[in-house]
Amino acid sequence: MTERFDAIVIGAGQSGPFLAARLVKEGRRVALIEREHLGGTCVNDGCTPTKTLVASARAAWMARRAGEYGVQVSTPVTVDMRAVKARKDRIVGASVQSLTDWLGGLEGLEVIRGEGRFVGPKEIAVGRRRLTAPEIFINTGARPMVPDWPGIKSITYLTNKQMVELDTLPSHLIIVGASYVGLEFAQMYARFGSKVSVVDRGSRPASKEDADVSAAIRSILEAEGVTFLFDTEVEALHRAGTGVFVSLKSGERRSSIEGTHLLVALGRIPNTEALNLAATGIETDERGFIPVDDHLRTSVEGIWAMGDVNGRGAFTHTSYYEHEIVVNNLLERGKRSLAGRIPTHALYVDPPLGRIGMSEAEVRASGRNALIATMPMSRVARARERGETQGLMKVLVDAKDKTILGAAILGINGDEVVQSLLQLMASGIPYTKMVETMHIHPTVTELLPTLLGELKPLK
Ligand SMILES: Cc1cc2nc3c(=O)[nH]c(=O)nc-3n(C[C@H](O)[C@H](O)[C@H](O)COP(=O)(O)OP(=O)(O)OC[C@H]3O[C@@H](n4cnc5c(N)ncnc54)[C@H](O)[C@@H]3O)c2cc1C
Ligand SMILES: NC(=O)c1ccc[n+]([C@@H]2O[C@H](COP(=O)([O-])OP(=O)(O)OC[C@H]3O[C@@H](n4cnc5c(N)ncnc54)[C@H](O)[C@@H]3O)[C@@H](O)[C@H]2O)c1
Repeated sequence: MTERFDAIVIGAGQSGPFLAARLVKEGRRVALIEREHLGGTCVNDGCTPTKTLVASARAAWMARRAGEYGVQVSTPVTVDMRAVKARKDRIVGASVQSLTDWLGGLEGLEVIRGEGRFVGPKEIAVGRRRLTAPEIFINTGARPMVPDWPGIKSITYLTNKQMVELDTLPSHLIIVGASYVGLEFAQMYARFGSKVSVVDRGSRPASKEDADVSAAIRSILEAEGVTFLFDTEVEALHRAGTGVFVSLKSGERRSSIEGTHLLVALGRIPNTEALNLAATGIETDERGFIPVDDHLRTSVEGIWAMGDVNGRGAFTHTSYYEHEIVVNNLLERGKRSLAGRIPTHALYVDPPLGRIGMSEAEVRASGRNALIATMPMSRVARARERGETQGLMKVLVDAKDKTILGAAILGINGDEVVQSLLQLMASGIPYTKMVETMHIHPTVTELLPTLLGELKPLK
């Protein structure tokens, strides 16, 4: 027998649970289907565990540098990886538990454990159960992409999922992919005490960022002992004892590298295959993402897709924001849409990179008449006082109406500081207002008016 609900949410990632909670608050009867862990990638093997581990790695790094601050710590500083993992497990466990308790206590919501699969236009199978609802919301996220390299099946490799479960220190960690996942783990494990080598087929780390930002990230990580091999691809993998031997190709040049562990960090693919979307008439794009309009509606009426699975964003905040758009459109008769969303993200190397709006390369490509200013973090008093002067700040503004077009802050608290520029940008307030505003000393933000005071035409 098919069970009727008012709404069905497939996947308990970073938008599904919040949407489900809002729907039951409106009196609807909702089924939330999850095949693995509540909270999805972010809570279980993404943001929460990695940022917890980044914090442990920073503690190790600061302990080693303690002498620079006149503080004596007995050396050598050692890291207890079991204790590091136990701390991570406690923090992740508490988040999952609070989500479980919260969802479990919502009247009108049934959390169903299992894999959801369409068996008809509005009918979903979970194990033996059959469910139907007039409104269905897909929030099934994405998973690591692992290429079919020759020899991959003969070795043991890690993705972010297994990396956050390690409780031993790799003596040589090889990472393929020098972007978000690869860079955060690279610095973290270098700080824990591993030898770290990073391979990427591109020519610089975080290649979607401007070249000067990439160069600064590279020098921060290299100064901590990370080795980069750019313009290099994996040709084959072989088992070497308990470790891995990687054959590499760089143009015509062949080389190899041997390590104890291999992390594959090459981007993510959407979780759409198991959904059997053909049964409902939704066609995915060539990369497997579910196309949606600016209101998160799929091509089938009454079915929405939010989060990484729609290919419109790949962050927790983009997924969460999308549930807000759906709530606004569906329950509040609002007009919020993806069209007005300002791109924002952070990269949690230490110091972090905070980014909003357009990069310099994007502004140049747009042909806009713009102004630009950059400043090394060494000019920021707060950074000098803290002994952390790596990085730079960059801002771009529209030459005509003086509004902010984009900014990058790679430096202490860059992920937080950049968001004061985000507020100006979202409000359409000219940068001159910030220049005229008194800020608190000594902070990183107090240097933003100085930075903005140094704007020059973008040539
Ligand atoms: C290592 C790492 C670190 C990250 N750090 C950050 C960060 O610091 N900040 C940030 O903003 N983003 C970060 N991200 C990205 C962030 O984790 C994702 O963008 C975010 O989790 C996307 O959430 P989502 O809502 O799309 O779904 P997900 O969180 O991926 O959840 C989808 C859920 O759907 C379930 N599911 C899938 N298919 C089915 C099915 N057929 N039936 C039932 N259930 C199903 C899955 O089990 C999963 O629980 C990180 C990612 C990684 C990998
Ligand atoms: N701080 C954060 O918010 C955060 C942290 C981690 C992950 N994430 C999310 O996770 C997603 C995935 O991140 P990611 O770092 O895995 O992927 P990515 O898509 O950002 O980068 C993939 C990297 O792998 C390289 N590459 C691809 N194929 C290759 C090959 N065959 N050989 C060598 N190099 C190759 C690319 O040049 C690129 O540098 C991101 O889109 C991001 O949204 C976010």
